[in-house]
Amino acid sequence: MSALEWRLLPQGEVGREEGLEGGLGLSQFSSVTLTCENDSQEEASENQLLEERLLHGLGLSEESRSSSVASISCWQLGEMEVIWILGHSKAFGASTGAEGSRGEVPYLDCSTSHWPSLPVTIPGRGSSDDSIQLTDGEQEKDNRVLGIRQGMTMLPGPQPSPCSEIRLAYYIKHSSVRKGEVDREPPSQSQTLVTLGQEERRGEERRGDQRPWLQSPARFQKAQHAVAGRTAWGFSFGGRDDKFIAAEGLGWCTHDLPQHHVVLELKCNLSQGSLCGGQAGVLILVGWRKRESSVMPQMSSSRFRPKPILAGIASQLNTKMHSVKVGYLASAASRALCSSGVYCGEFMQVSACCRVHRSVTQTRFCRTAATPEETVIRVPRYMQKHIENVKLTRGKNNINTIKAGKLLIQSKDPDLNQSAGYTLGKFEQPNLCSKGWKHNKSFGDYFTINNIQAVAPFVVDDQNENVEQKVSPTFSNLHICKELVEALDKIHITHPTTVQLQTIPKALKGHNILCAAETGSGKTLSYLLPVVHRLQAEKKSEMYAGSAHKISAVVLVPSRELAEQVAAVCRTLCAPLGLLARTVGGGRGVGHIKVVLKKDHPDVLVATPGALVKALRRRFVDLSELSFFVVDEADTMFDPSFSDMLENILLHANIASDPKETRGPGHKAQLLVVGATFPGGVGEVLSQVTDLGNMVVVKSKMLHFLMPHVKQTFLKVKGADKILELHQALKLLQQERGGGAALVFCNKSATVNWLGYSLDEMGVQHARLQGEMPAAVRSGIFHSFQKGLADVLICTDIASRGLDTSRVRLVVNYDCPESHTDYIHRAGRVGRAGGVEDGEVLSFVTHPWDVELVQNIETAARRRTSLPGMESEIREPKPKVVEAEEE
Ligand SMILES: Nc1ncnc2c1ncn2[C@@H]1O[C@H](COP(=O)(O)OP(=O)(O)OP(=O)(O)O)[C@@H](O)[C@H]1O
Repeated sequence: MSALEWRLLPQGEVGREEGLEGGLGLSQFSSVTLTCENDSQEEASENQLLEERLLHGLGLSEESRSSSVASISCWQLGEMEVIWILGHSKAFGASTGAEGSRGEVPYLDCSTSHWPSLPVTIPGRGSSDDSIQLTDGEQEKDNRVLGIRQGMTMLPGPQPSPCSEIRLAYYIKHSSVRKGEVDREPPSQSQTLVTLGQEERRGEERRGDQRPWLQSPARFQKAQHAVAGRTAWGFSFGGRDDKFIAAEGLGWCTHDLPQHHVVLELKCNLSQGSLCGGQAGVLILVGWRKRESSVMPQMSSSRFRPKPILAGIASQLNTKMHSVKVGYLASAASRALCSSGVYCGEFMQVSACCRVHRSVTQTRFCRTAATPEETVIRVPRYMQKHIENVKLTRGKNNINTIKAGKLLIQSKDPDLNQSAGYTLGKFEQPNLCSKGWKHNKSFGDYFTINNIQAVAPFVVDDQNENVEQKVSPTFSNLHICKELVEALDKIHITHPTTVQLQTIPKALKGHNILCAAETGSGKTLSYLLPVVHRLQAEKKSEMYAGSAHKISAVVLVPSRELAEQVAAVCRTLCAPLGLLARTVGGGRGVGHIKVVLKKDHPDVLVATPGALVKALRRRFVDLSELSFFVVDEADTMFDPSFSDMLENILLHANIASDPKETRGPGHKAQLLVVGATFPGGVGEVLSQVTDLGNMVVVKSKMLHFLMPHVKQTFLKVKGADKILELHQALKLLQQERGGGAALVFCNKSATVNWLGYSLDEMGVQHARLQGEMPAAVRSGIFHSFQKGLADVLICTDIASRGLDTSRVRLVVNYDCPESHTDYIHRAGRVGRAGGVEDGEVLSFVTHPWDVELVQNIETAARRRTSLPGMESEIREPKPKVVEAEEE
């Protein structure tokens, strides 16, 4: 038996011989192992008995054990033993104070028989002179020390050694632990809060009278006996009925308890090497508490990672872990210890090198060999499986994703690159560059999704086509009237894009259409061309002469900038045919709406929902004889902020259910719904006004995919550095990439303003556009940007939908977009049909909550799939779906 004796005394049993024996002095165990194999009946009952004795020795009642002790570890440090109890606070007396709760409070008495005669200096913040000096002002510290004082009482036994100082340190794991972040830092010296020196211990002695059991003569005798005339020293934890006393006893700052995981570490640093031949005892308690939690919380590996602490303490104490004991029902703790692949491996290293007996779930305490040499390591079967799995997974992750040729993903860490020629297997887990981006240490990291195609997928690429086989179709092939074809020629649009090829013929036939295609793929022309073509045909027909003053087509768009833009395209098409296109938007008053509708009598009205609702209320407009009803930017229009108005407007129009109803006298309006993202709720609204089953869906194959022809970079950057990065990117664009326009997206109007002022100071010329601007200021800003009067536009998402930005070469997400949809629309401002070809998107990632979106984008890029959560099927009833590439 070692000269060092650890005794675990059940409180209230102090001094009783059987209590001591029942307390199972840990030195009896050179190691303890727990097995999960099926033992014989006798062994099982013996183990049961041993376990009960140990629990008894810990002062834990049978009932409380499941919710209290999670694990107990015992290490050998030279001749010093370290016990570590990892447990729920209840183990330390944080019960409600009901009767008998004291019985649950463990009373730990560690007595040393050979305290060193030389100082065991535990450096506090510097030297041993750094004993705590409390001042009234140090409220926070005072609270903590108070907790320690209350919880810790020195045994009034023989004079403690002048050397025995104990440093109490505790540190609080903040949100990083709660969020499953790994704390890689070992407990740091700087977190030391107090050093209990001689003075404090004397103070504690005087407080001993608050703890009657400490005054037990038998107790003193026992302590004296234990130290055999040498210095004795001990301490106890917990012990008051107060709800928080146990926490205080652990040195926990009670006002921190509600929010934080708290770890207390009580350690003895023997760095001065003065222990030669001597022994000292150190108790380390590690606790974890959660407010109002009366049962052992799920200590899942993601929430609590004891291993780094274990390793940290072990390395600081320069010790070996001697044995590990895990409480009977502490499966949660063992899960935390063992189930995490990452930590388990390291944990095992620590333990394996010390020949530690591992212990896991189904535990029964049993005696094992008396010396470490004779110990047997038993690895439970499930642990073996786990290790094999980890090995397997590790092997898998080492798959080489880099092949010759162009890179799809280019990362700061070249190991994470992925070639354009490499395709991830269905069950293969991608190694994400953004994996650790929730951690602060990742600032400065970046990756790029390269453009692997030169041409946008929606452009019908005639260069690669074999001339003999196929000639690119023209608009004439689509039976568009020659005036329109000529008008398009004038603006250098000769060949239809894929979506136009698909949509125009169906629209000409009178079908109601849902058209979903990538941003910038030319959706505007895909609905305007058939509309204008048919209007001119109707106008020629004498049949509709009576309805000359009625609006024939309404195009609904979500913003007045977009209304202006669509109206401008529409005017270009209408002009040669003598048709009139006008626009009404918010912010210009009812008078303006009245003038437009009552005096101008447009054939095509491009309107925002707000303006049109006003016009309908005042009866400035009649939609009953409409021929076309177009809803552009469907996802925004069916958004709750617009959907009520949209529903209201749709009910004023007679929407056809069948192509036949769109022609002849008493015809109904053909419905065209267009968007780059298709919301799930479209069907519900539409089914109220038309037969969804008869609607034709034109859906691009690349819908909701990242654009393969646009380079997209993600940069993890601190909030304070974003402006510098932006400045750098703009400079690069102007100086090295030959200039061009840039769009800078912020999430809030206030950020737009702030950023504007900051760029002003930096001498960067720019324009600003955000929804909170007065209408008068706002009007024309986007148009002037399109015209090239400003090269930089700082804006909110108001400019992300539909606006044509053909001259934009750089999109900067100054604030990370809040959804995949927003990202698609923002990024869609570059790489547009007929626009500049080398568009780029740069996204700043600052907050942990941005990271998930980035990881989804990266995963989609690596897997070459669409972005997750963008399902947009119209559910009931199912319309006919036509894949854009099929025909
Ligand atoms: N067939 C074509 N050939 C060349 N350029 C075209 C063609 N059709 C449209 N464009 C041009 O492509 C650009 C984008 O068109 P448009 O604004 O209609 O795209 P969109 O699909 O509506 O985009 P968003 O989803 O962002 O609203 C415009 O500048 C337009 O002039």
